[in-house]
This record gives sequence, structure tokens and C-alpha cells, in this order.
Amino acid sequence: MPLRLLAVALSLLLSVCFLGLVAYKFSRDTLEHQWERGRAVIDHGAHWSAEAVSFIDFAEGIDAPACSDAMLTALRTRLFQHEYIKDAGYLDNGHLLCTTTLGRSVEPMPITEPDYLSSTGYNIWINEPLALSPNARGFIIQKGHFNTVFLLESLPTDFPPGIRWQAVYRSENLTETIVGQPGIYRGLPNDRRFSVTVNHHYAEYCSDVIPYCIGVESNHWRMLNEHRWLVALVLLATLGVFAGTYWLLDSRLRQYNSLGNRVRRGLERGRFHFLYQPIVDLNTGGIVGCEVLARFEDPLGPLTPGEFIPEIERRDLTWPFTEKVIYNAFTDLETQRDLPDGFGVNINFFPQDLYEDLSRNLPYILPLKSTRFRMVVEVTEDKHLDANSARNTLAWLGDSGYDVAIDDFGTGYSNLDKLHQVNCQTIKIDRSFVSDIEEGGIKSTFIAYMVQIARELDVKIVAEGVETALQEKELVQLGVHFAQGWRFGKPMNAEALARVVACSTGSNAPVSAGH
Ligand SMILES: Nc1nc2c(ncn2[C@@H]2O[C@@H]3COP(=O)(O)O[C@H]4[C@@H](O)[C@H](n5cnc6c(=O)[nH]c(N)nc65)O[C@@H]4COP(=O)(O)O[C@H]3[C@H]2O)c(=O)[nH]1
Repeated sequence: MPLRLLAVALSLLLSVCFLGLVAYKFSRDTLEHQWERGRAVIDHGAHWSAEAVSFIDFAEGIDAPACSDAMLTALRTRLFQHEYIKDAGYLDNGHLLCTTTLGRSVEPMPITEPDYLSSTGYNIWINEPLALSPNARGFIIQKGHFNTVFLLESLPTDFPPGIRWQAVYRSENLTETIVGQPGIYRGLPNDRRFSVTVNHHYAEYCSDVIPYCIGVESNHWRMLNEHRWLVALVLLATLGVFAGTYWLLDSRLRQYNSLGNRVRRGLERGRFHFLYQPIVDLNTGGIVGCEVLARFEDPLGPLTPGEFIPEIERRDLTWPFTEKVIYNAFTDLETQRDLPDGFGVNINFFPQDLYEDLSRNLPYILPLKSTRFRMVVEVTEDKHLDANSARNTLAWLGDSGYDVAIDDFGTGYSNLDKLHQVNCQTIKIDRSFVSDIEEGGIKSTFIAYMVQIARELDVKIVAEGVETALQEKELVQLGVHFAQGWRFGKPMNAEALARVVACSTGSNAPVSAGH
């Protein structure tokens, strides 16, 4: 999956999670709020009914004539101790004779049939018009000669906008609205007094003291509409989460898959493999050696040497890489019986490894210890080779039986005058000189000069990048004895190399055998 798509997918997932969490929290808070307000309504009713029971008990015990000043004073005094009861009255024979707020009535007021008779003998009126004021409605609880009144407006019904509710009196066969919007209370079973649907939150609470319940419902869309600004803010934050996550992931993934990291991981996980390009003796046509060329491929695709070599240098992985090249190439080639003893295996070294003297570790590379091949160290000339330590290493390599070849000779830092200071056995003419032959370009004229210098210094000369018969012919005429290039074979695997070596005409005498 392309990196960007992966980053988008992960960021989307995270943003959705964020939005989900906020929605969940909002939803929980709303429910919590509903729960609190609903319970407050129920608690008020429950407290009031508890107060009513104790008040009526007290009133029954007053030792004073009915509706006398002494009785009314005792009742009023007691009312001060109660929070919820707003009025109390004395009844006889189905008529109300006096109340604490109005005093003794001139005319005894007939009372209506109660809405409900509790199992403990209390008569209950719900949503009843009250004597104390023309618009007042309330709850009335009565037993014996006394009743108590609770005003409906003292219920804490300050629900936030968007929440609808209904309080009901609920007995076995009666569900009567006390206050609120009809149709909200659902009468769910005890264990399921709570429900969340796509559109609604619904919760229901009942008092343990009296059969008094409330259903509270909030509509999600109405709530969202109520909290428009909050919703806009949350959406903006979600967008921020998406953008932030995308930026972070994208940069992390890019970093993870950067050239440098791919190459480092590739080195640890064996993503390199090696190909071999034949080096041919132009006089005999025999293949006398090969150059080992690294290839890289990981799940993200291949990388060219032009891409991975600079990364290896940048990350100071040059020596571990060269060790791997040597280990793999010699292990690989050793399995090919068709390759003759003394067959030249050219390995590209980094000049900085010669400078830092790391190549002295060569004897510890196992397949090299017992090899029947001959290793040629290929190195491009650069400033590192001017240093004494590099020169000493080159001398040590020669003494230890390794050949040294100066690669890409004639380009960049290479310098004919300095050649005699470097201990080398071969120089490799860069491809750019060879490809110039056909055009008769100025560069090709240097080849004759290089051949002459090589003769004087007694070093072999190999032409790189030979692609055509004409180039081959010209090189032979100029006195170049060894060549490498597509004309003789592209980089190939070890089996293919062994096959072409076996089929090649002429002697397969190693490169060091002559020039
Ligand atoms: N157009 C054309 N090209 C030809 C022809 N014959 C050979 N080549 C290419 O020329 C390059 C020769 O390798 P180089 O000069 O050592 O240059 C190498 C070498 O400097 C570096 N490299 C490759 N493998 C290794 C390695 O294992 N270690 C180190 N240190 N460097 C390596 O990467 C460079 C490029 O390697 P490659 O891409 O494999 O490219 C190789 C080879 O494939 C031809 O006839 N025509």
C-alpha cells in the first residue's frame, strides 16, 4: 500500500476514534445529567411523602380541638421543620374544615375522590387544584383527619433544553401523568430503565417510597443543535487530530522508508545479492575473472548502486558492507566447480576503509581464508588514498597476496603522476574513455597514453564498459589486454558465470598472469 494511503487510513482511524470518544463522553455526560435531574425530581417526591407520613403522625397526636387556634399553631410550627410540605389541613366527613395557610374555612369544602389509595392506608391526589391559590396544583396525601400538600412547582424541573420528561404516578393498574410532557414515560422493566438509540437517550427512575416515576428523554439531534458551537469545535479538533496524525505518520513512515533506513535494514536482513561480470583476456577470449556487483531489493522495490552506495557511505557502513560482499561472493562462487583455481574475484572497496585500515580484518573473513580464488581489491582513487595510512594498507594488501586495481581510472581524482606512489597491480580504464572510441572523441585519445604509463609502471590494464566489436578491436590495437563490458557479458549470477567460463574459448588464466 502506498505510504500516503496508509498514513491517511491510520489518521482517519485515529480521528474517528477521537470523535467516537468525544461523542461517548458527551453522551455519558448527558445521561449523567439526565440521571441527576430525574433523581432530584424523584427524591423531592420521596422526601415529601416521608415528611407527609411523619407530619400526619404528629398531627394525629395534637391534643387540641379540631381547627382551634392551638391546633393550627401546632401544625404551623411543625410545618417550619419540614422542607417540602407547603400546607396541611384538617378534614372531617369528606370536607376540608381548615388549613394552615387559610385558617378555618367559613364553608367546609367538599373533597373529591382520591386518585389512589396506598397499601398503607393513605389517600393520594395527584395534580390536584389547591384551595390556597386559584392556579396552584399539587400532590395531596391524606390519612385520618389530616392531609399535607406538596406544590408541583417546587419540583426541580430545570432540565436543560433538548430534554423532555414526564413524571407519573404509577400503581398496578394506573399510570397517571403528574407533570411533564405526556408520552415520554415508557414504564420499562426495573432492569432496563435505560436505553440509547440512534436518536434518543432515555432513562427512567422510580421512587422506592411511593409509586412515583419519571421518564427523561434527550434527543441527540436536538442536543447537538443546542450545542452547535461545541459540535463545531469538536469537528475542528477532529480535523486537527487528522491533520496532526497524518503529518506525524507521513513523516515517520517517510523516515522509516528513507533510503538510508532501507539500506541499513537491508544490510541486517539480507536484502543484498550479488552479480558477477566477466573480465576477459582479449588475446585468448578466456574469462580470467569477474567483478562482484551488489544489487538491492526489499519489499519496497529495488535500489540502484547509485542510490545505496552513497547511503552506505553516509551511514559509515562501508566496512560491514564490504565484509558482507566478500563473505557472500566467495561463499557463492566456491560452490561453482567450473570456475578455475586462481580465478580473479574483483571486490569494490571504499577508499575510506583503506584509510582507516579496516581491511586488515580481511584474514578473519572465513570464506576468504580457504579460497582457491584470488581476490582483487578494486578501489577508486580519491583523497583518502593520498594518506600514508592508506598507502601502508595498500602495501600490506600486496604483501598479503591480494591484488589492487585502481577503478574508474582517468576520472575525478585519478592522477597518472601519482600512480607510481600507489601500490597497485592493475588500472581499470573508465567506461567514459571506452564509449568515446566510436565517436573518435578526445577522451579516447588518452587510452594510448594510459597504456604506455601502465607498461612503464608494469601494471595490467583493463578496459571497462566495452559494448561493441569496434571498441574491442580498437582496444586490442592500442595494446589493452583485458576488458569487461556488455560485449562479453552483463552482470550475472554465479551459475551463469560458471557456465560462460566453461564455454569461453582460450585460456582462463587469471588476470594477474599477464598484460
Ligand atoms: N553502460 C554499461 N555499463 C556497464 C557495462 N559493463 C559494466 N557496466 C556497469 O558499470 C559498473 C561497473 O562498476 P564500477 O565501475 O565498479 O561502479 C560500481 C561501483 O562503484 C558501485 N558498486 C557496485 N557494487 C558495489 C559493491 O559491491 N561495493 C562497492 N563498494 N561498490 C559497488 O556501483 C557502481 C555502479 O555499479 P553498477 O550499476 O553495477 O554498474 C557496473 C556495471 O553494471 C557496459 O558495457 N555498459
